[in-house]
Amino acid sequence: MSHQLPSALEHGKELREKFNQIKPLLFLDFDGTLAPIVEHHEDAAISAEMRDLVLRLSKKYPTAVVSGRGMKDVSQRVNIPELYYAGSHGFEISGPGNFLKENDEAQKVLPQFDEIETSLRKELKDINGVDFERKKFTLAIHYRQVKEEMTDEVHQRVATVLKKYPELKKADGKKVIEIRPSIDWHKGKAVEFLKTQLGEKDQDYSVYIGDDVTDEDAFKYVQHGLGILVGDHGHETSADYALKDLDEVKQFFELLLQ
Ligand SMILES: O=P(O)(O)OC[C@H]1O[C@H](O[C@H]2O[C@H](CO)[C@@H](O)[C@H](O)[C@H]2O)[C@H](O)[C@@H](O)[C@@H]1O
Repeated sequence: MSHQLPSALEHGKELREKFNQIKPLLFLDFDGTLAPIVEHHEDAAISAEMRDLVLRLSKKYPTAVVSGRGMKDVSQRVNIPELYYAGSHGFEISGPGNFLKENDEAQKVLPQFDEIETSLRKELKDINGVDFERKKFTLAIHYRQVKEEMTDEVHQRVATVLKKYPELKKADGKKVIEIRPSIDWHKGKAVEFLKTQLGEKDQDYSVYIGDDVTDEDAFKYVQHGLGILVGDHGHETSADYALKDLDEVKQFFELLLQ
């Protein structure tokens, strides 16, 4: 849990000195890290101030945004063309110079996504507030607007439908169930891949900042580096430091830029 972790802000000056020497690669999650969590996923937005900080940081450290959102969606929301973007939890990656890498294995299960989306829409249509968000390689079933007493029912119905699709699996996030390919690929593997894209050959010291359970996959992959958890997702964490909220994220970025 994040309250057991040292504050990245309190240790900010020493981290800045370290980063100034090492020049880490910087990996940033989007929702809950760069943009506040809001009631409707379509309304999530990065502030001008946060965007400017990310832009300035990216001139100091090679930077990528790693998100559960679709790649195009997240790149348009951040709108800094010079960055790398890993979308759909890392299944699709874009970068400068028209760089594009999509997971070949995941391509094969795209028809199953169409099928399961149709089934789930049917199964869940009588539960008010369920909202679907289709990304190329993942399908989010949002239940933030669903009455608390109905959320178990949403989980159960999704689990029942999912049994018919062994090629697909689910992961939980903040008031969202994410259907994804049953492939050993996640944000951590995307970070690993991006290290070679972003880094000078012998640089793989990485800093990953994220807020959700799916960011834990990435925290595990920055063993040579450090993970910073924003807020609390209610589970054990492999992060090394914590920041309380987006305001602290901003303060931390400002400190790194001094
Ligand atoms: O990896 P991330 O960039 O953090 O994306 C994770 C999911 O974020 C979005 O959903 C979350 O944020 C929404 C807007 O604040 C909120 O309404 C929702 O409850 C959260 O789960 C996004 O919509 C998903 O596609 C991402 O996978």
